[in-house]
Amino acid sequence: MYKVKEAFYTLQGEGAQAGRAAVFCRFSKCNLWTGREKDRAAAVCNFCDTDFVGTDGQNGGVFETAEALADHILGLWPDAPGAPYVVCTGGEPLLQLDEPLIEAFHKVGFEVGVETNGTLPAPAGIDWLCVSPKADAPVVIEACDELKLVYPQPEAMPERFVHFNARHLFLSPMASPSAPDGSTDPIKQSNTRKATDYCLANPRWRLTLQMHKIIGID
Ligand SMILES: C[S@@+](CC[C@H](N)C(=O)[O-])C[C@H]1O[C@@H](n2cnc3c(N)ncnc32)[C@H](O)[C@@H]1O
Ligand SMILES: Nc1nc2[nH]cc(C(=O)O)c2c(=O)[nH]1
Ligand code: SF4
Ligand SMILES: [Mg+2]
Repeated sequence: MYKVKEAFYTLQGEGAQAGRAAVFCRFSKCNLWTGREKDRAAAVCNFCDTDFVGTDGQNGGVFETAEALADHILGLWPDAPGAPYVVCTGGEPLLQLDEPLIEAFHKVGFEVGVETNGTLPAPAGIDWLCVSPKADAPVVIEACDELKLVYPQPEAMPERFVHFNARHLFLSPMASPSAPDGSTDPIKQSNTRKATDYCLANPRWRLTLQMHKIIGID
């Protein structure tokens, strides 16, 4: 059984695949935060920008089989040429994503991307793996396509990950709901300047912005 908060067709907004059309499949639940505001301050991950509680979002629901979920996601892909791409996110997708679901996605033609906090083992068959470490939570995944570190995190500074086995190293400015001007636009946030300065001083790291927030799409 798979619990999905929401699913939607959009452009990947972050990392090396930014700009690519994808169906996002947002799984319910996370192992580093309950998703309830009253628990945020005490959570391991306390800056999350996402509602992943329950199954009541757009195209969300409970799916009894991998095939049923893969068919549901396929229904959100347009009838047009181009390689179908699904991004499994959450919440923490590796609480639920298993090999049968990856196989079911492949069977209906999807490439499978995953956005994970890296604290749980990844099943075989993922086509694009993005690891985004959180605070002092131990990362158990040993290799990935991109490491996308939200910056700054005092307990997870880039120096800890510079030798990680990743094809790409990205810094993503932490979006803070408490920006002085109340803005959620990454361009206007002070963490964007901090991440920019870090990348200028440490050219192994590349800057990525949450493009979807800038252009106002999901
Ligand atoms: C909501 S998380 C879900 C996937 C997984 N639990 C994880 O943390 O990678 C999706 C992406 O959003 C990023 N993210 C969450 N909150 C953010 C924030 N306040 N600012 C910037 N990126 C954020 C995460 O680091 C991750 O790369
Ligand atoms: N457009 C868009 N791109 C994204 N990349 C990672 C996201 C996520 O929440 O996992 C995300 C998201 O929520 N929307
Ligand atoms: S690990 Fe990911 S889903 Fe969980 S609270 Fe942090 S950013 Fe949100
Ligand atoms: Mg997001």
